[in-house]
Amino acid sequence: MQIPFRKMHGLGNDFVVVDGRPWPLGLSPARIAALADRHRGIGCDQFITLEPLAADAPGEAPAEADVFMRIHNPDGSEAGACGNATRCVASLLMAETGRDHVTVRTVSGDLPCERLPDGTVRANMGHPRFGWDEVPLAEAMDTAHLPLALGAVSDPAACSMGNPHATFFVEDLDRLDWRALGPQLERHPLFPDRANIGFAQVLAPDHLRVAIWERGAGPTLACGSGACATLVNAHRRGLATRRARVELPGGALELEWRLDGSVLMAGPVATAFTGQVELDHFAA
Ligand SMILES: N[C@H](CCC[C@H](N)C(=O)O)C(=O)O
Repeated sequence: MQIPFRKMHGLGNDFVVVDGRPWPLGLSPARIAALADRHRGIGCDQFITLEPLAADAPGEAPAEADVFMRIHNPDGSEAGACGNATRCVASLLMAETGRDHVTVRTVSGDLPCERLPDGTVRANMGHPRFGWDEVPLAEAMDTAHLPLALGAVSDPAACSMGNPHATFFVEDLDRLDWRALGPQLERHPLFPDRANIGFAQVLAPDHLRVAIWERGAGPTLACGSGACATLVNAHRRGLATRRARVELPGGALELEWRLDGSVLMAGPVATAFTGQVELDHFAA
């Protein structure tokens, strides 16, 4: 079966987006991993499937969302959040509906998004969770200071943005071989669901720099939920204000941890190309 796809990215964090609203695509994790492969498939950091909202239960208030977005990493694992893809999907919905405000539903909740006057798209990524069992971690502990060290990094803070994040704070990111540390930390026994690992440098209380080793994807040019976790964890540590510019290898995002507890994340979105793909060419 041949289906259309759209190749999008947010600061180079790239996605294949397919539309499963007209009919269920029923893509297996194996087929998603094959499609996401950068040599044998289309290639992407995450594979995004748009799905219809579940039918409202009788008597239930109508859905407050415009689409359900399912997120898979290129290893086939499903993720609970993807900030940059949220912004990309929101821009698609804005083009479809002509509205500047749309809501993207994920397994972690409904994420209101808006087009800003400068053309960037801002997503409300919801509330971070700090309980050890919410991140989750393997045992009870203070999530602001994890007893974890590897090579030149130690003492990360952890939170969930709907997906697990650990943030290490370092003096100079340019002098850290973070790609060498990422694989072991992603799969450390402390993280029963694995984790996205951020390596952050505080340039100023309102200006952070971070590189992210993503769970199920490895090093990416940007990570929206990772940028949110970086700001939140830096603020918890007294290292940042509630609003900051976060520099990632692919570019910058503007973030705010609002007093209502939710985290706003704004940045550019882009479509690189569209195409058609023959699913039968890929593992079932
Ligand atoms: N690798 C992540 C999902 C994608 C996150 C990232 N691309 C973003 O923009 O938030 C995870 O397994 O939780």
